[in-house]
Amino acid sequence: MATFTLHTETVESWLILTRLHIMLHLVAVLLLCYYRISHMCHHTRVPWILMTIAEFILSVLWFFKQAFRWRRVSRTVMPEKLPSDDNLPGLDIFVCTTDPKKEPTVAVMDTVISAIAMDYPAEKLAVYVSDDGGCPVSVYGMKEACEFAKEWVPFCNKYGVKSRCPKVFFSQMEEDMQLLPTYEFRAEKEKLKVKYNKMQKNIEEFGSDPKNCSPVLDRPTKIEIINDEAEIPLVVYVSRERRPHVPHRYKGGALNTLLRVSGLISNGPYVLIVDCDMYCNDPSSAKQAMCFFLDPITSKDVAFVQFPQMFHNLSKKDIYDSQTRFAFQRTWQGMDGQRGPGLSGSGNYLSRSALLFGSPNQKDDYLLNAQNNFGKSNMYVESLKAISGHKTARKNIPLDIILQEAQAVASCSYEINTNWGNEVGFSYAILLESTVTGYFLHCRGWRSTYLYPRRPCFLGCAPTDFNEVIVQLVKWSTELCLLGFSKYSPFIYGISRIPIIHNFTFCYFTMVAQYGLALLIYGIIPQICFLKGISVFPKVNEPWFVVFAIIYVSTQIQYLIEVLSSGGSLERWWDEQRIWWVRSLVGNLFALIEATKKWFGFNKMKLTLSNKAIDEEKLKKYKQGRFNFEGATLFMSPLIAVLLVNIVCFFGGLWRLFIVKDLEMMFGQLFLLSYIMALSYPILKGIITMKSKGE
Ligand SMILES: O=c1ccn([C@@H]2O[C@H](COP(=O)(O)OP(=O)(O)O[C@H]3O[C@H](CO)[C@@H](O)[C@H](O)[C@H]3O)[C@@H](O)[C@H]2O)c(=O)[nH]1
Ligand SMILES: [Mn+2]
Repeated sequence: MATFTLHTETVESWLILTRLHIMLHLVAVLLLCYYRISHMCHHTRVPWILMTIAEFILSVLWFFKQAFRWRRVSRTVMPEKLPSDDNLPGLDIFVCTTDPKKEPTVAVMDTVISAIAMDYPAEKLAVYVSDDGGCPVSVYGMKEACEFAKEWVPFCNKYGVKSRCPKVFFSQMEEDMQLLPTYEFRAEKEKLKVKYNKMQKNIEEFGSDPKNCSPVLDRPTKIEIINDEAEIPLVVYVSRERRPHVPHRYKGGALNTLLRVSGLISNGPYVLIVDCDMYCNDPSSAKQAMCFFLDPITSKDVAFVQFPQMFHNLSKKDIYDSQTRFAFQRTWQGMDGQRGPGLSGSGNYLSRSALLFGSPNQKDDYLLNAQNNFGKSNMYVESLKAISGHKTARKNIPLDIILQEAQAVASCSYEINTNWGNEVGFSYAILLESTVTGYFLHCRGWRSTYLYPRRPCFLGCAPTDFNEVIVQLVKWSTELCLLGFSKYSPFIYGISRIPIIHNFTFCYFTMVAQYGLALLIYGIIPQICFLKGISVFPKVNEPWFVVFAIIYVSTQIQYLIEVLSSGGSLERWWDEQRIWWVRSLVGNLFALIEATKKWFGFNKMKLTLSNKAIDEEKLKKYKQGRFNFEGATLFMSPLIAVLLVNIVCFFGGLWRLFIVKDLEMMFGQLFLLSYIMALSYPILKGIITMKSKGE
């Protein structure tokens, strides 16, 4: 354990065992590759070559994945040792929203209110909402939200409320710890609840008019200060200019605009980014994050502090693994043991200077060439000097002049001939702005840290049907695959800039899409060969069989230990394998197709927005743990094909086996087929009920 002034770092205690396991497994994997190549000519060519390709891909992926296990750390913080409130730095919170139909304004306002109510000095805090839809309902909602917050924040402070997202507070049964259920408290709570309901009703009513809630795709900039009274933080609405013929760069573009607009207005040295569905569930997260930014040792090169993305709408069974347990428990902690986790887009505190000034000691070079890097606004460049430490006390510029300048920096032509999206701000290299920006920050020598406190700090909305799950996965996997084949690939660009093991983690991300190909081969070839009596695995009594057995058993046991040690159950272990297999096959296969299309320019670069509106019908099925394939016909096709091949070959092959009696030759395949059949049983059930209902 390493102790710093404001935080501690603990390395996983099983480190030696883990590394030993990696080494042993590696030997088995190498033997397997050797076996495939050395036995090439004894066997039927085509299936053997295909199996070799599949296993090679899986082996390489396995190899890079071990980087996440190499040195896993966890951290704790000591916020009580932070300087007093007067000495804390400014913090700007960015909330992004786009489309009220997929992102209901009422829910977005819950997020906004929870951000306003952050436990941080109000005069140091500012909340910015970027509205990429430019919808009147968002402005209206924010005004209502601010009115409510003016009573809500004092109430939370007075009683030390922890759940500062009003929706959560009013729906849970007084379990909010340490609250005194006094008469006064109850009365105030009831009064606020009435106000809250009224606010929701008003917003819904206003939004029911289609002209108030339809995104406008051709519009001028609109920036409005919604609150500047001192009792709650500054609240600003920003809808950047949008023109149909100018690329708007999705969330990355929105964040860069916010960086500039907020730079002119409040210019906090740190920013927090939350998606519009990710409300702040623990008001102390800002102070927790400051423990890294203000620590005398780590403050020098920490670019961001990432919190896990967790979700409020998960069911116990979570059949789609929407919580992405592996990513947020293992992956990020593993990267944290190297130079830090990737940026996951929401629930992350970033240092403004890290985003703007290249590497940890490059500030001055960037400012020398300010206009080329940051654009023509002199007022904005002045604000940068304040951030970089060249403190020029801000002259008292009248608010209307500032807002006028803010209009200019939010226009869609402002970034032309500048370094925005390139070396400055959030990157536009791929549409997955978060991951790629985090990657570039690491390339430039910054670190990041991961904090996984017991109480989730941010809670969002996870997809709850098959279609949504796959859409999201395809979106991520496609973009990562494109990064892998670009000039910024970790194999060529990252390799000379990021320490080797850390770089392996990025290699893994950009290669995930290849799972699609490997699993497709594994889902079809051994099956057809089983039917035809061609063996693709060693005989069960041959020594080589042991290699395969070891790899399978070792993987399963390691996985089981991981699930159990992170609080999961045996059932979870089994369920996760199923959805891992399905997601990896379907999502990545489509990602490969999509990436190829984008690579050759057949497909427009576009990004689908995840749905956050709750559909009761879908939610019900999800809560019952029933697969819901509605609207996913296209995505289902490879899955159904593989399952059909499996079933036909399983029974046909058994029949053949019964006649020919070559079990020792076919054992490996029989096992694989049975395993897939057992694993996919609930999916078959889902498909059959869907068909029988004629859906
Ligand atoms: O043109 C756009 C599109 C999206 N967004 C906002 O970006 C956020 C994330 O979009 P969403 O479709 O919900 O993405 P998810 O797939 O749920 O999000 C994951 O993946 C994104 C990368 O594409 C990250 O930015 C997110 O933080 C991460 O949670 C939302 O608040 C959107 O309103 C914009 O502001 N402008
Ligand atoms: Mn989301």
